[in-house]
Amino acid sequence: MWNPNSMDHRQMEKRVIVGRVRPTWARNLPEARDDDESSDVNMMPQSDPPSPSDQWDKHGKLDDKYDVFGKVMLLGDSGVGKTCMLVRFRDGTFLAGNYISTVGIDFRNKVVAVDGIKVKLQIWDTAGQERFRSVTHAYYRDAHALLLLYDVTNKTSFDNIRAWLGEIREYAQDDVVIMLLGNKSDSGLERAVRREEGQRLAREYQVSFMETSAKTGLNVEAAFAHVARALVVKADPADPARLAVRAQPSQEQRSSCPPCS
Ligand SMILES: Nc1nc2c(ncn2[C@@H]2O[C@H](COP(=O)(O)OP(=O)(O)OP(=O)(O)O)[C@@H](O)[C@H]2O)c(=O)[nH]1
Repeated sequence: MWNPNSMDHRQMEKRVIVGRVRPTWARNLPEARDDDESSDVNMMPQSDPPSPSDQWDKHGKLDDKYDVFGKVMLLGDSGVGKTCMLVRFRDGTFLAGNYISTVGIDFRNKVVAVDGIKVKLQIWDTAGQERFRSVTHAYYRDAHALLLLYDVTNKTSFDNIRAWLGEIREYAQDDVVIMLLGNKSDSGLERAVRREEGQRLAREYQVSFMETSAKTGLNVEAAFAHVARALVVKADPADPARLAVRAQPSQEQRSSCPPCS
């Protein structure tokens, strides 16, 4: 059943205590620093939200430090770990016990290298809550890639993936790169969705799949690297070999399947 606000009472209480009132795009702008090489966040106007079709070179800030550029959106139910995924990838840290629900939409830039090709990823973190859905829909159209997250400890967030894929079909471009991520794979006994279920769903919709952990960092780099490779292939479709999914081996795989590592 579609339940975009699926989360437990503990999370709800946290949200009430620390809930943001400012949109994240506005709140984060002054925090960006000029010496922060891979972030162009402070280029955003401070009074209006970013336009869905905003091209950063209008601000004269894009330079020749990359070869391929792509907009990547993080999607999925509230609480699945989208913000933590972005922070882990961007800053290498984990926002433990610090659940503040995203309001509106936010983004960060990071340049990654794929076989010597520099790919600038502009990563948009969206609010999972239903009340922001109309805002985020406007951004789908310009996205080159979508990372669709569910929480392996939250079956509802997994069940809602079909509805998310329906929205993607409705609002995103036909050739958008889609990757399904089962996040919080570190959660052990709390797990409610088996890896095989995620794999099966991904196969059904013909999208790539990995289990990730923003907490431990498992597959976070690998997921973004996969997206970056896909963007390189889009730019140079003559070389589809770049697209092979290269997940890090999980703990179980490391202990039971040496050839996989
Ligand atoms: N154990 C574990 N907890 C995680 C992981 N990723 C996120 N969390 C926790 O899950 C909660 C929600 O994470 P967020 O990143 O804020 O979730 P979100 O999807 O951005 O939520 P919205 O902004 O409401 O859409 C936080 O308490 C995080 O600490 C993970 O990989 N493992």
